[in-house]
Amino acid sequence: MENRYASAPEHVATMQTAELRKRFLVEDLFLDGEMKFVYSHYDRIIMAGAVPTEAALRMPTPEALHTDHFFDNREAGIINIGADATVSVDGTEYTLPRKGLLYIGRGAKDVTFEAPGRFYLYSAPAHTAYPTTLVGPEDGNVLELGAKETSNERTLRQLLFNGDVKSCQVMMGVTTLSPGSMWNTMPAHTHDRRMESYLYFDVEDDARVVHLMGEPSETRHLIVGNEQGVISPSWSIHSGVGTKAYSFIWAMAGENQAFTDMDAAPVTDMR
Ligand SMILES: O=C(O)C(=O)C[C@H](O)C(=O)CO
Ligand SMILES: [Zn+2]
Repeated sequence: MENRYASAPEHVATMQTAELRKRFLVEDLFLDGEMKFVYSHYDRIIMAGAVPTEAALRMPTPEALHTDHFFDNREAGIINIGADATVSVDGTEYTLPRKGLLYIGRGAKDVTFEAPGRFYLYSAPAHTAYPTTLVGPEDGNVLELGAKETSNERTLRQLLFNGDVKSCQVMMGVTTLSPGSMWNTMPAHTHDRRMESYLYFDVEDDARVVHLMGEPSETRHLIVGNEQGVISPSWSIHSGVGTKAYSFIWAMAGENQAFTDMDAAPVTDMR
């Protein structure tokens, strides 16, 4: 498991491209036949990719957790960015459609992934056990945001968010840009109570997303390709503009589960 320590905002303001990418960009999360984990010390979240090929892929327990099973002290949301495929949790099979979510609660022991899925997992520590639950891609709360005039028209689906499916910390969903719109999360915001991770997908091979990060008064950027993730500290904006249409999975953990608890970063104040 890759380990990423937290950095202070004053330190990040001094970083150049390579160091910013090393600390905040998550490349190569999806490796054929493997499950790859990245541990961030921001709210102790884990981002992982699982790509089963011929054989089903059994979820390993990273040594650094010092537990018998991955879910002994944790919960996770898993979103399938591949074709519809099966995930089994302690002998129960779930068919996880593309862009659907499976919540796995604390206490699960044996998890396997099957082809042709490509599974993105976001996990956080959990204080109690909530039931493992499937959420369809069309379920959850839908927010229509932005406008064509500002090139930020997009559909945000809150798949795991304070609703029928309970979680201790993890909030998660998918945002898809409308044709012709390129900006996500602009105007930008921070939320000092929660960290957030992004996983960009459906980014065409010759396209990139210019992801903005940093304090609103000290912005930096990362150039992000398909199926790459970004770790966003609680004090950082997280916004992006694509050179072509794209989607992304956002996921949060921390002090609260209040989606609207955001500190606005007005465009005119950004530097
Ligand atoms: O398009 C958006 O706006 C988002 O997807 C915003 C994220 O969900 C977010 O930043 C939630 O705090
Ligand atoms: Zn946010």
